[in-house]
Amino acid sequence: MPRKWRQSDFDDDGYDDYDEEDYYEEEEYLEDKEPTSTSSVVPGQSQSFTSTTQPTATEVNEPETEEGLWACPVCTFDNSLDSLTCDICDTPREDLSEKVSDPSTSSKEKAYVVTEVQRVSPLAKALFNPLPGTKSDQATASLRSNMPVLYQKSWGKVADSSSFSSKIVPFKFDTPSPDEKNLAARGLKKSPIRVAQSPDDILNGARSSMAKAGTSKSISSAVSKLNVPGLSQSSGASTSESHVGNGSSSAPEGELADALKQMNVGGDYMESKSRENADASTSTYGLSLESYEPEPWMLKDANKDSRQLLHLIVVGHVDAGKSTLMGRILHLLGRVSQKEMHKNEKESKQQGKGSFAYAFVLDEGAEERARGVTMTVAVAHFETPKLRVVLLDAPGHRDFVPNMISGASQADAAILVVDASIGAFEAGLEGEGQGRGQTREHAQLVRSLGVEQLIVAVNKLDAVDFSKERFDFIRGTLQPFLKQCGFKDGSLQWVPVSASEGQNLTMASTESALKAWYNGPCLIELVDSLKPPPRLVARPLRLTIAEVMKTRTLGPSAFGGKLESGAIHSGTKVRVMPSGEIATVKSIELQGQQLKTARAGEGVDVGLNGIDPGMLAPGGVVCHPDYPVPVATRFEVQLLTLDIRTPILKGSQVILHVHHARQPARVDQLVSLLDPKKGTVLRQRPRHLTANQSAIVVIVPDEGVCIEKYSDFRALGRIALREGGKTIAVGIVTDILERK
Ligand SMILES: Nc1nc2c(ncn2[C@@H]2O[C@H](COP(=O)(O)OP(=O)(O)OP(=O)(O)O)[C@@H](O)[C@H]2O)c(=O)[nH]1
Repeated sequence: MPRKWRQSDFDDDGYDDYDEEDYYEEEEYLEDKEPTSTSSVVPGQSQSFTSTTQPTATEVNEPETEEGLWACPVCTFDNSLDSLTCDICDTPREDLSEKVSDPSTSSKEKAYVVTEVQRVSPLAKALFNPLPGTKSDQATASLRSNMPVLYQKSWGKVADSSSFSSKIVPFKFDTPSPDEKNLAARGLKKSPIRVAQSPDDILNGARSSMAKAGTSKSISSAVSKLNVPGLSQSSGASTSESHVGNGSSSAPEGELADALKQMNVGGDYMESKSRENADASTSTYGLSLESYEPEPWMLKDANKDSRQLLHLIVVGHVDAGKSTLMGRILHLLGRVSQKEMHKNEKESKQQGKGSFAYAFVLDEGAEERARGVTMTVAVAHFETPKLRVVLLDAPGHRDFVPNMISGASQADAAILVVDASIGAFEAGLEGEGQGRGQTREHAQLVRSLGVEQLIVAVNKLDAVDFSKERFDFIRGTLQPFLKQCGFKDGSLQWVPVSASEGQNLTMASTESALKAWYNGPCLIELVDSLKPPPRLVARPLRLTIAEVMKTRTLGPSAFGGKLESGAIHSGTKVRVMPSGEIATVKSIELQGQQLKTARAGEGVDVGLNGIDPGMLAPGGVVCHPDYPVPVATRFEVQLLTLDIRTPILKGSQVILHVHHARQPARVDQLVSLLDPKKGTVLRQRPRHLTANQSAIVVIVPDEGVCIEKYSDFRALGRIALREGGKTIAVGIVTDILERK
């Protein structure tokens, strides 16, 4: 049976703790320079950028500048003479000056040159316009004019060009989710976890247990004899490639991923900073990762189960049929009993939602069933010939994106469910209303969070008469966007299905209209072909806490989470971060079954002895006592900003998402702006970041957060920043600058 993650909220104080001075410093700077007339700006109206007092030619042409600079007539920023457009608002320089210096242009005309809307970039609008851009603005209009006539067939007009674009334009995130709105409204809470031990305590503990162990050489030779793939040449965990099992760990590709993978860029700043921090990261807090040697019990029988573990997340637009699809598969695979299915059918009928009977297999919560909407991540298990699959059914509704991020951060592969019915696919890409653009948001988020393999299940084909044209149209439209997100062709697979009719799920379709043109693998065969990731068994323990629980068998201090690396067995001593408390593993359960040992890749429930339950919270990480995860209070990330309308400034307040941790944080420093393709530094200390830019920034979370450099532990080094219920940037941790 599936299980739900119960995720906790923030506490209440602390949201306003940050020093707001810096934040306003930048804003005030902009305000000072802002044209006096901005309050009357209405996007899309050509004269609206001007005030009732029109600027004079002198105002336009002769702003005070330092020598060798040109002042932007729109935002007044002093640009270097190399810049053809304004660094702040992209307003072009050449055309403007040509026209303004043209003797035939009257001074009144000169004044208007700078106020023409086509000269005002979207960024300038975002900066100076208090209202968000509307669909009627010129940029949107010109995009729409390029849209193709969409697929039409006997069932009528499919979609008109006003609701959908086949061009890939930056995707949009939606309005604030209730969780984040509520957090902001009531102020964010501090983490319930207290830091109970100082770094010195941790270090002393580490030294004494290393002294007691004294077994590194013998372990090393034991490892080499075990002939575990990826370990034989390795001296323990000296590199991040030490692993058990197979699978790809290839670097990401594509525009987004290219930007993300440029990890060691940033020029001199990065190099000098890395040198500064090198000693601190290895000598002051626990032992260096390089010194780690796995213990023999961790590796013994590590490859016993021939079926490899794979965490598979199911994502997609709200109501695309994710839960129905997965409920149906679980039923077809015998994971849901007939009795249970009858119960679901009865209950869904009673609630007037007969079509949700299969979705009820995964949507177990009363509110989820009443609303017919998945709210939390449901976890279920099934097996294929090659894989043991941990299925994570993510919510599609924009309000629950934070839960989806939490699920995606532990996924190895994803199924993107797309609703093929008329208008629904289009809405998932760029629609209006509730779930607008969730297909885009989910695809981009899962890729950014490290998922490289994707199956696109084109669902509800029954609603379009199993039309090949519709399937091809959806594939042709979505594929370029997915590639742009960083999915490689070879890691993308497509399958036509109907969840409600059970077509092409666990066996080839019996539907003649589908059989006529599709004879490829069914969905489960595609799942079986996915490559499981390397299992980092030979690395120090990292067990992320996804939810805290209390059960009769596990006791009062228990939690569910995923072993990202290392292994545990009952009786093992562990250190719970960020508190630093030492505890002993009391018992381990996998799907309610007791286990003696659990290894990297497993999602397990664990009961601990010797620790107060208050020391456990989602976002915490259970570690090897001598190799604790850093608790960062200041760290550097390489970011890629998404389709943001409000620039990110030094001091911007955001919500930081990293594995299961969510907490308020501040953008403390904008270090450099990078070329998103090459990763080279375009500019040091930019004043702000706008849409689709790559940058190095420094983040200060309100509380210490358990985080790793991406180069050390990928799963703990990927972050997303959200603000006002929208994801504004994704990135990877490039350095930890300060830690508790
Ligand atoms: N015609 C048709 N309807 C389907 C199919 N799959 C799902 N549905 C219907 O679509 C509606 C939504 O299904 P769900 O499974 O709850 O969708 P979901 O994507 O899990 O929804 P959220 O998790 O809330 O985003 C239900 O009424 C389903 O019966 C299908 O293959 N064909």
